[in-house]
Formats: sequence, C-alpha cells, structure tokens
Amino acid sequence: MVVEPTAEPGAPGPRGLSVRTRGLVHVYRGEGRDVAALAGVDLSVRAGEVVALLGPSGAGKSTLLSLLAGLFRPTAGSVHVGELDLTRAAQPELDRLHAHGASLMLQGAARNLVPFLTAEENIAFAQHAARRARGEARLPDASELLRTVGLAGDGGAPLSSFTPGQLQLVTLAVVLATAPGLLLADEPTSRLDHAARERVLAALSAVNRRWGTTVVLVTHDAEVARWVPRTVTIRDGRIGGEGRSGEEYAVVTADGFLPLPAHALELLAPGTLVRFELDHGVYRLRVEEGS
Ligand SMILES: Nc1ncnc2c1ncn2[C@@H]1O[C@H](COP(=O)(O)OP(=O)(O)OP(=O)(O)O)[C@@H](O)[C@H]1O
Repeated sequence: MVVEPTAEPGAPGPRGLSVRTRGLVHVYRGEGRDVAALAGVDLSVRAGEVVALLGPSGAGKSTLLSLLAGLFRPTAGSVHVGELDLTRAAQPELDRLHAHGASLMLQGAARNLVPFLTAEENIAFAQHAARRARGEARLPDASELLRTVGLAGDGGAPLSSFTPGQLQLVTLAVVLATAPGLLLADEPTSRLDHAARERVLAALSAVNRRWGTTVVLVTHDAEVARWVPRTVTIRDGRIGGEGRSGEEYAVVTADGFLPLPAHALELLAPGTLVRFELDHGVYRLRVEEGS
C-alpha cells in the first residue's frame, strides 16, 4: 500500500502544511554535559506529503519532531511550518499553531488520551481549546473523525473496552480533532500486532487522502518504512540518507558533506582517499590505491 498525497477534491477541513528546516541544530544543556541532538538538519516536506523519519536510537528523530511541533526552540537554524517561522514566532502565534496547525501524536496511546472519557468525549476535550482559538471555524465532528479512522459507531464505548490497536486509532482521531495541517506522529505503530498496524496505516492513509494532511512520522518498523513513499534517515543528528519509492539516496548537506550509506562505510575505512570522477555523465568514486 502506498499513500497518495492528494486531498479528496472538495473534502472539507484543513489543507496540508509544508515543513522546511535549515541548518537545524539542537543542544540539550545538562549539568556538566551538553548533548548535541541535532547537528545541522536541512529538511523540506511538501504540503500533503507523507514522510517517515528512520534511524538508530538516539539519532535525534524525536528531537526533530518536537522542534517541528514548536514545543521548544532550536539552539540554531530555522524551522518553518507553512508560512510560520517557528524560531521567530511570538507566543500567540505558537499557541495558534498548537491549537489548530500542527498536532503531535506522542508515543503510546495512554499519553494522548484521558482514560476515563469515551472516544467522543476525548475528541470534544481536544476541540475545546481549538474552538476558543479559532472561533466558529468548522472542526470535523466526532462521528466524521471516527469514521475516517475506521471506528464508526464506537465513539460512546469506554476506552477500557478497546484493543491496543483501536486505542491507537482513537488517538489518531483525537490528534486530528483540531483539523491540523501537519500531523507529527512518534512511533504510531509501536507494540501493535500485524493486523492492528495495518489498520493504523490504513487510517493514516485515509486521513492524508481525505484532508491532504501532511504526515511526518518516526518509526523503527521496517514494514511502516516500506509503506511510506519517502523515508529520511537521521544519523548522529544529521540527515544520513533518503529513500524514495524504495530507491536509496545519499543527500548532500548544505555545508557540502555527503554522508556515505552504511554499506559504503563498511568498504571505506576512515581516512580513505577518494576522487570524484565524471565519466560520460556518470559520477564515479575512485579509491586511491594504498590510502
Ligand atoms: N531532554 C533531554 N535532555 C538531554 N538529552 C536529551 C534529551 N532528550 C534527548 N536527549 C539526547 O539527545 C539525543 C537524541 O535523542 P532523541 O530522543 O531525539 O533521539 P531518537 O532518535 O528519537 O531516539 P529513540 O529512537 O531512542 O527515541 C540522545 O543522545 C538523547 O540521549
């Protein structure tokens, strides 16, 4: 299954927001130890695109997602969501972004839901603040949201009666309740079985198709990575490569570095001298003998 990043013609609701980061650096300041989580990320995501962030644990994926959500400001560099420059935005603009521009789906359904409310009540709760921030603008109603994620008719049931997969679908409906143009999802399929994972992916696909919502998700799941049309691998706080429709690419950074893919790194020891040669329109990487 491949996501088609186009909104249904005439479908009511928000339109996708684009994302652009330039030279994004983030350092966590700790007692006696600073951690550089991001070391210069240039990422562009088109409105309505679906992108998965991959990479080893500690690479900086969640930090990047939090910066795109405007949860905190980066140490250096810029982040644009749509027209809004998050690094320069005043607090009311960031509040508006959080109320109805970008929605963050935290890892684990429990962190996104109020356990003693039903699915419908959770949706109403999420919409309360957004309604105040955007006045009478139309927000999708609970039954429309639940139908889109595949839970039609389940809105009044207690959350305790839902399976882990269904809870993740409720979470998706809740984070979409504010009609965001950008959905940021941290490990949306973690700890789900195969069937539940398929349902969550189908729901994400339906949301993207229906409203043109831009989706940036973090995953360690190879099946999810195969499902999205574009993957971006984060390595040591930088973009280490991209996958587009199954093809793997290295990405030249703004400061002129070209991170080698893992299989090339195994062949080229640190310090190896290489030349770039242009041969009839094809670039070749030639290793200097004995280097
Ligand atoms: N609040 C924090 N304070 C200090 N260091 C942090 C904080 N959050 C993350 N880090 C560090 O920043 C680096 C990047 O972490 P981040 O959580 O962004 O990586 P990740 O790729 O999402 O990892 P995972 O896949 O395990 O969630 C790691 O070295 C991590 O230990």
